[in-house]
Amino acid sequence: MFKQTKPPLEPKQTQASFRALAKYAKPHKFTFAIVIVCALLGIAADLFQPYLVKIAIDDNLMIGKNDFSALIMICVMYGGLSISSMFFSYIQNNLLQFAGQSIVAKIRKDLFQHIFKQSMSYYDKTPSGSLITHVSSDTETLNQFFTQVLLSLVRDSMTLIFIVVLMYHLDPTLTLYSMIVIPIILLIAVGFREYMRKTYQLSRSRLSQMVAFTAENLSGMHLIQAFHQEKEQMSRFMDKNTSYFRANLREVRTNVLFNRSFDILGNLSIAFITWIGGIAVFDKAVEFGVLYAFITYIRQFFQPINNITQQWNTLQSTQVSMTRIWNIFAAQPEVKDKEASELVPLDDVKGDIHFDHVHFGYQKDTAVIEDLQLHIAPGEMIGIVGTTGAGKSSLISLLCRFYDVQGGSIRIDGVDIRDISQKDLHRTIGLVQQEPYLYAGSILENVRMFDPTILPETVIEACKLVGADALISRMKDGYETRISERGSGLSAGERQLISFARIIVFQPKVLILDEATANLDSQTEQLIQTALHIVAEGRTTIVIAHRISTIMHADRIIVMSHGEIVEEGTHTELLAFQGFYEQLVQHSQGTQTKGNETEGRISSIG
Ligand SMILES: Nc1ncnc2c1ncn2[C@@H]1O[C@H](COP(=O)(O)OP(=O)(O)OP(=O)(O)O)[C@@H](O)[C@H]1O
Repeated sequence: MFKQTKPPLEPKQTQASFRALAKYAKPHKFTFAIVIVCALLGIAADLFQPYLVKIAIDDNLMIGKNDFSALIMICVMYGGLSISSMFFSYIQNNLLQFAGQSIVAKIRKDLFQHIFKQSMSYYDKTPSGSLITHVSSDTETLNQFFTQVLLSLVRDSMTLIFIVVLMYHLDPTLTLYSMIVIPIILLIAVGFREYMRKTYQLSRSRLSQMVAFTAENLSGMHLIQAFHQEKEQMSRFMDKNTSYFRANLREVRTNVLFNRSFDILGNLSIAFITWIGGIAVFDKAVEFGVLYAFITYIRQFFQPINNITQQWNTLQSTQVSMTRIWNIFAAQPEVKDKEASELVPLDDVKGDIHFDHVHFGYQKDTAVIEDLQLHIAPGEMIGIVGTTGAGKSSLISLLCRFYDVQGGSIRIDGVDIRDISQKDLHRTIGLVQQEPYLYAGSILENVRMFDPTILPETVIEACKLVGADALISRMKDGYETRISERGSGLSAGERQLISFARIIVFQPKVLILDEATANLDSQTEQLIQTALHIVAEGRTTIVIAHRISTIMHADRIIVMSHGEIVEEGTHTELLAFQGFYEQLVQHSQGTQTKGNETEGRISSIG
């Protein structure tokens, strides 16, 4: 089964994910360097402003110099510094946004690609809703890290250093008094850190649960409405919504408490320095302009500290998001291609399939397919029937290599499918699933699967062949008719015909049809039967049948029960055998009389 490192947030794991993030940031190092230079210049422009006022007070106003031209010069310089600060801030923000967005777009692309590579076992265990959250909102948190946290860390820590240097230059004693609060700040930061991290982790995981639940409900909407489950689902949603709401409130409360503690500390420090500094001014130990600049710097000193702490929560969520994203990256697909040199190319496929002593289970200790032997000759049409849970779909999943066999082998034209690239294998096998998946887009695009190299004429030809052309032409926009996600708006029969046309267009040598159980009207059913025979022509075809009419003319019918083949033969042979198949047929007819009226469904017993 797939390997996934254990979430969340061991320090080593966090370091590893930060290192991985640094790799993504590396190509943008020059941009970051320019950002740092701009930040430095911007800070210098900001911090020189109080110093100018101090010069105006101490070197002009307090000594009664009345030098107007010097005062005007100071005012002009003050204005120039403000404009420069704004200019550098504009440049640095733009560059940082560009770098942040580029990094996140790349991570998102790699993440999406990595998710695509995963085997089915991964999707069995990972709710799609949580993957949606990782691809969309967790990557967005990383963007915030670059555009807010990183900027704040760089700009605000540099501001702090500059302020301390300036304050020390103005008056070392007052500076030392101001630094009394530093240990208190550290104590508060460390005390809150762990609590805040847990708070963010909790709210992220509750959000992810809520998204997963919403996604699950949207895909199962038919069922919910059919079973009148709206109230129950609503109440389950409300539980999740409320717990997310509570986690969020807790997050906000912690945040406010944390930030306000710093505000209080800042104000207390100003009061303290005004008192100490005021006495020093009375004693003429400190100039008035120095005290003014000092108080301004202390106010400015707490601003970056407050900014950094404000970013603390984003840093916490970055940590959580990053670990979650890197956990996905750490998951290795269970089904992998061999090295290119070991792969056997699959040219000119005949379609000979051999299941050789196949053994498989989703869980290691529970076998779903046991020692299964089956040989299908090129061009043969095989029907598979059996009770619910007999292992029919699992057999098909193994042939498509959605999962790997745990014992024995499956061979196509004598080549073990593990020696074939998955690309070649999937080109060889055409799968029409029980619920043919259609994408939001036009019918044309759905048939050619968004491959522009397939011409519209080829699509129309294919649709004509399977008998779908007439019904598509009747639609308002013909082949350009847009269908919504999952093909809602089309009947089950229409969806099936479109998926048959796909087979004709892509020409796979092996066709697998997991027949839909939906009841079709007899006219559509006839249309599908005819289409199936056209599509199956010249292909090895395996049909998991739910209607006897679909497979009664198959070359061979395989009857499965509990992961084994219990009977095989033609429809007539199996009826004459009077075994399991005959019972299935009787069941499907809802009668105990034997006969050849075989129009019912055969998969619902077991
Ligand atoms: N993804 C999965 N994870 C775990 N167990 C699974 C999974 N898919 C199927 N199973 C189990 O494997 C067994 C065989 O299932 P499978 O879907 O192959 O049966 P089937 O014959 O196709 O049934 P049906 O006619 O109802 O579709 C069942 O017991 C089922 O519960």
